[in-house]
Amino acid sequence: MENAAAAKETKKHVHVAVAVVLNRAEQVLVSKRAAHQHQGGLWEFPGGKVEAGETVLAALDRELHEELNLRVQRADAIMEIKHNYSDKQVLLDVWLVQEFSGEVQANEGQQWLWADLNTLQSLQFPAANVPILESIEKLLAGAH
Ligand SMILES: Nc1nc2c([nH]c(=O)n2[C@H]2C[C@H](O)[C@@H](COP(=O)(O)OP(=O)(O)OP(=O)(O)O)O2)c(=O)[nH]1
Ligand SMILES: [Mg+2]
Repeated sequence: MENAAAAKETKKHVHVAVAVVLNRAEQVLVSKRAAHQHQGGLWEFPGGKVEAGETVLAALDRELHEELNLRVQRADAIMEIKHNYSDKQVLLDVWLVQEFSGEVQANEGQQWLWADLNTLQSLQFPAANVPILESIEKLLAGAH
C-alpha cells in the first residue's frame, strides 16, 4: 500500500456533536480549547465526541452539561462538516440551540464568552469551523 493510502486508513476518525448556542441578545456561546487538546488554544463551539451507542442529540446535551452547565431543550440540525486535519478526521455534527436551561459555568476552568458577531469574527477557530461561521453570519444578518 502507498504511504498516503496507509495514512488515510489509519487516521483517527471522530464524530463530534457541536452546539451553536444562541441567546436572545443574538450572541453565541464560545469557549477556548485547552492548550493540551487537539486544536488547542483555539476557540470552539461547545461539544465533544459522540460515544458508542449514544445519539448525537444525547451527546450534545451531555457535553454542554459537562463542559458549561447548560441543558439542551431543543436543537435543530444546521450542517455536517467533514474535515481532514493532518492527524485526525472529524465529522462535525452542528446543531443550533436556542432553547436551553441553566446558567453558564466553566466546569473545566476554560475561558468562555457570549460573543456577538463582531467578537466572533475576531476570534480564532479551528479550520473546520469556517462553514459554521459563515452560517452564523447569514443567520444573524438575516435576523434584522
Ligand atoms: N467541540 C468542538 N470541537 C471541534 C470544533 N471544531 C473542530 O475542529 N473540533 C474538533 C476538535 C477535536 O478534534 C474534536 C472534538 O473533540 P474533543 O476532543 O474536544 O471532544 P471531547 O469534548 O469529547 O473531549 P475529550 O474529553 O475527549 O478531551 O472536534 C468546534 O467548534 N467544537
Ligand atoms: Mg469538548
